[in-house]
Amino acid sequence: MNPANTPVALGADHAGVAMKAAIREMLEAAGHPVADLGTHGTESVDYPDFGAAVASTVAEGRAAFGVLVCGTGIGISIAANRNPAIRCALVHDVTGARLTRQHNDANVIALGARMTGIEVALDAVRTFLSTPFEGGRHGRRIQKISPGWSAPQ
Ligand SMILES: O=C(CO)[C@H](O)[C@H](O)[C@H](O)COP(=O)(O)O
Repeated sequence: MNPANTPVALGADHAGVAMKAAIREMLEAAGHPVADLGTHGTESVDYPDFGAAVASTVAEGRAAFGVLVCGTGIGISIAANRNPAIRCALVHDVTGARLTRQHNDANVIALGARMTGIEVALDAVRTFLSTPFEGGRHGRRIQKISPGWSAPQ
C-alpha cells in the first residue's frame, strides 16, 4: 500500500485536461503532493510533450507515480514508454489498474478522456496508487522487459 503522501506527477494534452483537473483535485484532497506538468488549458497541444515530461519526472525519482490523460490514452502512453525507466499502462477500468500494479509494477497509468468516464477514471487512479506489486514470477517477467535484457538467440 502506498501512503497518501506519495508524490504523483500528472500530464495531459488538451483532450485530457478536464479529466486531469478532476484527478488532481481528488489526489490533493487525499493528501498526495502533485506535480501538475500541464497542459493547463484547452488550446491544442502535442501529447508527446506531456508524456515525456511525466516520464522523466518519475524516472528521475521526483514522483513515485505518473498519471497521464489524452483523448484515448494511446498516444500519451506510447510517448511515456519511450523512457526506458517507465512502464506505462493504458487502463480502461479498475481491474486493469489493479492488475497492472500487481503483475507489471507499472509506474505510470494512462487514461483516455474520450473513452472512459470520470468516475471510473478516478477509481482506477485510486486503485493504481494503492495496489502493491506482487513480485514472484512477475519480477522475472519484468526483468525481461527492462533495459539490458535480450532474448536468447
Ligand atoms: O494521441 C491520441 C490518440 O491516441 C489522443 O487521443 C489525442 O488526444 C488526440 O489525438 C488529439 O486529437 P485532436 O483531434 O487533436 O483533439
